[in-house]
Amino acid sequence: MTKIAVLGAGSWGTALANTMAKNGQQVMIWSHKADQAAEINERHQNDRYLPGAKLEDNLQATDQMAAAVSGADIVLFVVPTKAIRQVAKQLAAILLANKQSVILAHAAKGLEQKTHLRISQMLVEEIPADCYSGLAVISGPSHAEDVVKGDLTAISIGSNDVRAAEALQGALANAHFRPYTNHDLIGSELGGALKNIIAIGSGMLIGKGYGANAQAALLTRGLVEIREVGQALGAQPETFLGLAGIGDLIVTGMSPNSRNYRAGVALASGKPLAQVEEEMGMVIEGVNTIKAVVDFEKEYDLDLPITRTLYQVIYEGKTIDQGINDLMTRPLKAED
Ligand SMILES: NC(=O)C1=CN([C@@H]2O[C@H](COP(=O)(O)OP(=O)(O)OC[C@H]3O[C@@H](n4cnc5c(N)ncnc54)[C@H](OP(=O)(O)O)[C@@H]3O)[C@@H](O)[C@H]2O)C=CC1
Ligand SMILES: O=C(CO)COP(=O)(O)O
Repeated sequence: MTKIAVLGAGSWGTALANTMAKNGQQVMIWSHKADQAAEINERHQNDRYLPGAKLEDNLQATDQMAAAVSGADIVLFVVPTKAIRQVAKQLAAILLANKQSVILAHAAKGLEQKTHLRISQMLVEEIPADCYSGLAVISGPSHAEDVVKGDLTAISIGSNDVRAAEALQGALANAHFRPYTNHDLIGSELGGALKNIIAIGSGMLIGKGYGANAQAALLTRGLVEIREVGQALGAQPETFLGLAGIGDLIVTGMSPNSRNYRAGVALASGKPLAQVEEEMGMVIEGVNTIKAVVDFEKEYDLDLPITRTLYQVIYEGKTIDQGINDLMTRPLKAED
């Protein structure tokens, strides 16, 4: 049996923790809210984030990070990107005090606002090297709401460390949930983070009444932009043809369970971004990640027309209709 600490009790942290508990692993999920930890322990539910879901009886929760981490083999971060660095600092202090070394993993999909760093880069900066052996990212098409219901799901685990990836794979795998490992940590992280931007655009198209042709065009040309950015940042291009790339782009760009897609639909209805975020009540990572990616476009001399246009729509007052027209009437070119 593997002992796993899951840091973050939102929708995805709870769904992943519940999957591993169902598999018979010893799982303790850390919430920074005592009442939420009590709700998971006593009523076996997390109504704010996964309404209606019955969680496993053996899934334990605590609001004390040290209690969750004590004796853990794997520590899995599942807080929003903006909270990663702060939570990593807390974890580092605990691991140092315990003289403990763990496998580090995360399942978040974003880039740090100020530095544009990937999540694993923040973890490496904050957690001393002798406090962990191996670092892995969980990526791929997987909405918490579907995973917790037992819908069939395949994900990818990217890591440079086979032992870390396989430990996580073994803890998560069951007949409904199939994790694959890969060696491209950078590509797995970027695939997960960048598809959120395109998913917002996909929601906008549907919100504006366009159909499957438009969506397919956006997702396909969006994948080209994801690959461009990924290659510039050191990812392996073939990763974007896998679960962490096109797989996640399909589900996030088409499922009404996606927060990013739903944000796009809501923006298309004319709601301001602040209202959309408030009403979502869960993190919409793409609205932050897009700021880093428009900077990458300049920094690496890339051409990212979809990302650029979405940024103008979300932050600079361009209308969606104008944005669509701009994209459709650009100078004609070869498909590359
Ligand atoms: N939801 C999904 O299906 C999937 C999500 N992801 C990724 O997982 C990450 C987490 O997303 P998700 O679970 O959806 O997010 P949610 O918004 O559902 O939940 C976030 C959780 O993190 C907690 N949190 C926020 N800040 C802190 C902090 N500083 N310290 C401790 N806890 C904190 C929140 O607490 P509070 O209630 O107090 O706000 C909440 O419990 C994101 O990067 C997302 O892209 C990846 C794949 C699937
Ligand atoms: O990454 C996800 C699915 O794989 C979750 O996407 P959303 O945050 O848009 O719900």
